[in-house]
Amino acid sequence: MDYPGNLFVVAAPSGAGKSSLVKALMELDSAIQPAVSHTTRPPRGQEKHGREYFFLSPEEFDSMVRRDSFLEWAHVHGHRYGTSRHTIEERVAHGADVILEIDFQGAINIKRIFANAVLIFILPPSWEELRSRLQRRGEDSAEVIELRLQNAAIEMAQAQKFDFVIINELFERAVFDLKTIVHAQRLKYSAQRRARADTFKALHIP
Ligand SMILES: Nc1nc2c(ncn2[C@@H]2O[C@H](COP(=O)(O)OP(=O)(O)O)[C@@H](O)[C@H]2O)c(=O)[nH]1
Ligand SMILES: Nc1ncnc2c1ncn2[C@@H]1O[C@H](COP(=O)(O)OP(=O)(O)O)[C@@H](O)[C@H]1O
Repeated sequence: MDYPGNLFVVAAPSGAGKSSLVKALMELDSAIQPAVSHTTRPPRGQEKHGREYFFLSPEEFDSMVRRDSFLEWAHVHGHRYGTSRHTIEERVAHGADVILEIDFQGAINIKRIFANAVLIFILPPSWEELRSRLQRRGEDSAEVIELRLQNAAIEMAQAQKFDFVIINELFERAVFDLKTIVHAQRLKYSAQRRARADTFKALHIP
């Protein structure tokens, strides 16, 4: 599907720092809009319905699946998460740059629909650091942390399918890398659009 805006998809194992990085990017770049996903996971301490996620009951999620309201959805860490069609299609059609924080399965599905989407994978500097970030975040039980670490091995094996990989060791450095990818993509697409417009003009195609 072709569209006027840019679509960025960020995936990472739990605790690698993707939410912190995306938040920092949005503070620096007001032109980029987040896509808020739907989930059956219960909210964490400070999370608000409609801000981090739309928190749904399993029945509400089922109903959205039946109505074909999701562009993609997946089972992740024992819960369901999905990107609504409405959120993405409307924004990209209006030329907005949208950033999605979703798991690797969702990222690969989005790339099938939007071939120009830029897939970015965030890696932690080490296993020890990943574990200690999950522990320091203090939002998940020891059991949930173990499950997320087990899944991290499967998730990290997918990094090679992504367009870019950022190692989030020094936070400021990783934000800079993310910002650079976003800017480079914008330049590339505006140059391509200009070249296409010039070609059409030269060929007298309206
Ligand atoms: N496929 C898919 N994955 C999602 C979506 N929203 C969130 N996720 C992923 O679900 C996983 C768990 O998210 P969350 O429970 O917020 O934990 P966190 O990764 O530790 O912040 C992460 O890999 C998210 O990127 C979505 O709409 N679709
Ligand atoms: N580069 C970094 N160095 C140290 N701590 C970090 C770094 N990036 C993120 N963190 C911390 O690690 C924890 C997990 O980050 P978070 O953004 O919630 O990860 P994710 O969204 O990938 O699950 C948070 O407490 C966050 O403040």
